[in-house]
Amino acid sequence: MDYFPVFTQLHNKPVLVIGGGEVACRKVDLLLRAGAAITLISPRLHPALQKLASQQKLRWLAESYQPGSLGGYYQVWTTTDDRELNKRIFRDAQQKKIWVNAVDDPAHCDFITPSMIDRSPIQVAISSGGASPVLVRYLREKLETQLAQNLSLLADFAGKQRNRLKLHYDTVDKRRHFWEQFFRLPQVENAQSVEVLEAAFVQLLAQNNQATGTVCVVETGTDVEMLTLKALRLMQQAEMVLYTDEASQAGFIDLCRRDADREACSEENLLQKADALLSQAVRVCILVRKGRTSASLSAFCQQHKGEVLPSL
Ligand SMILES: C[C@@]1(CC(=O)O)c2cc3[nH]c(cc4nc(cc5[nH]c(cc(n2)[C@H]1CCC(=O)O)[C@@](C)(CC(=O)O)[C@@H]5CCC(=O)O)C(CC(=O)O)=C4CCC(=O)O)c(CCC(=O)O)c3CC(=O)O
Ligand SMILES: NC(=O)C1=CN([C@@H]2O[C@H](COP(=O)(O)OP(=O)(O)OC[C@H]3O[C@@H](n4cnc5c(N)ncnc54)[C@H](O)[C@@H]3O)[C@@H](O)[C@H]2O)C=CC1
Repeated sequence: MDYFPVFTQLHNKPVLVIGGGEVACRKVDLLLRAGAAITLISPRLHPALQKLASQQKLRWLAESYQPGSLGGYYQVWTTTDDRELNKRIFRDAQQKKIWVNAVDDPAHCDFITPSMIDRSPIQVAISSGGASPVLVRYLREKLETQLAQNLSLLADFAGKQRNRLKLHYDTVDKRRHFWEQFFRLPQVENAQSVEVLEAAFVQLLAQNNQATGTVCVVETGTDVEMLTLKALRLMQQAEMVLYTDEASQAGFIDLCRRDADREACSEENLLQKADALLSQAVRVCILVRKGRTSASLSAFCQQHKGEVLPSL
């Protein structure tokens, strides 16, 4: 990993932009959305930036860069048309331990700008580590068409209900389970209003008061790519993964939810183990080798409305 992705809090933080051309316009637009307190140093100013300065959305210092200009800033963006100057600013900022982005010069950046999809509070940032900004833009355009239009609404709603949910469920596992069910509800996927979300939320809470565990059996062959989408989804939902043969199933175990518990279990003990877990309302996924689902395991699954997903 060449760059480590983070989301930084810039609200009211003093940020310096050097240069006042077209590139500065783009950066200033993003920084304003993040609530930064922007100072811009440049002898000349693009009309759009002049407007922002006159509206006091940024502070403009109509001068050229001086080494003393950097004092007190949290972060610096240098966007001038003088590459040598941008490099010098990078070095000055490094000395002062201030993070700097020299536009279009990754060798002189402490951080680089990703391509962004802003559906606040959901943010998607994509980077190629400088390898291909145009490919990154292309990916962003593709993703934009695929992401639900109501993402902001969903995230806002969920954010506000987290404390309320804690009153109903006392463990992280139970709350996670609730949210996983909630976001899959068709009326939630299509929701356009808070009222629809609230109704779905209340209804699901009522249903879950009689919660039980679930069980599924996924048969593992030799190739994880042959898993069906359904098998993968169930593997991602399980809280406990029982597997019978670590050596041949390692790749499959890896694909289960990262924080699920994993336990080796002999084929003979599977039923007893799964039964105990179900009585504690746990979601169990059992990995058995191709063709090794016993008739009793299959019947157990059916009895608990679970599925056996044979290997392809
Ligand atoms: C390293 C980085 C440093 C930084 O600026 O932070 C950097 C570097 C360079 N960009 C160059 C050129 C172009 N950059 C774009 C577009 C974007 N560039 C952005 C980011 C970054 N660009 C950072 C790494 C991002 C990553 O890979 O993760 C995006 C994502 C965000 C943004 O800029 O806000 C934004 C897309 C936003 C969107 O639409 O979603 C286009 C296309 C266009 O404008 O449509 C072109 C022209 C086509 C071309 O030349 O490829 C050049 C060559 C300059 C030259 O040849 O003179 C360099 C220098 C070099 O590669 O050495
Ligand atoms: N416009 C674009 O979309 C792209 C621009 N670039 C590169 O990014 C750089 C900036 O591009 P633009 O914003 O279009 O240039 P621009 O020419 O519109 O703006 C440059 C700005 O730098 C300021 N400046 C120059 N010397 C300065 C100094 N000593 N102190 C403070 N400010 C100073 C100028 O006053 C001007 O406002 C250029 O190197 C360009 O090659 C790269 C890719 C795309």
